[in-house]
Amino acid sequence: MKIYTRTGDKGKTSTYTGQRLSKDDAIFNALGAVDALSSHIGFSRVYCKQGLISQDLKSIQCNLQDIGSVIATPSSKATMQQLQNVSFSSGHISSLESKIDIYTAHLPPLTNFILPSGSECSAHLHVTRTLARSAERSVVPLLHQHGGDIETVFKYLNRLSDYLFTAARYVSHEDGVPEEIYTRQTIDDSK
Ligand SMILES: Nc1ncnc2c1ncn2[C@@H]1O[C@H](COP(=O)(O)OP(=O)(O)OP(=O)(O)O)[C@@H](O)[C@H]1O
Repeated sequence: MKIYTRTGDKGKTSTYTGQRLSKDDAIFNALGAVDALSSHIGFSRVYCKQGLISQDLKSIQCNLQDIGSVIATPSSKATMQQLQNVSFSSGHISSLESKIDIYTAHLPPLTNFILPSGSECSAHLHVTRTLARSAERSVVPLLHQHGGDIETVFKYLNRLSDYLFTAARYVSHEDGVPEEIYTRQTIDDSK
């Protein structure tokens, strides 16, 4: 089977429920944002030397695949079977929270803004964190009409940006690269 069908060439494409909608519909905007997020997680994983974080990232990519299915399945058009196929458990949120707590316990307390940087993997994780927040924003228009497990998905994406922030700090710490603290830059206006 060919990867291209040309059926999307006129600007419409399909949901999991078979509806044909414009490609600029909020559903595809959110799907695209989640795809960008997962792709950048893959990019971060390439640079990650910490086995535990690398495993987490792979498992998060699998969850994002499932999240894409929730997004592609508006409940008003879905059968019970389709909704069951794409269910997304709130247990994934608790799992992220436990990981955040474990990694935070290994880090110095946060007393200042830190600059998004650090080791190579850490810098990628900070960019990935911004994509998680972008994906989170893209789901907002779906929150009140979409149904299914979209609220769980939204909470997961919200927690995911916290996880990625913590993971960025943790890998930099483990890679031996000190955090850089924000300092207000002063300008001498008299010159
Ligand atoms: N630009 C897009 N952004 C986000 N999601 C998309 C986009 N285009 C398609 N999708 C989603 O991804 C699925 C697979 O994409 P695909 O490129 O095969 O769709 P298409 O453009 O409708 O078909 P084709 O590329 O064969 O013409 C689609 O069924 C749709 O749910």
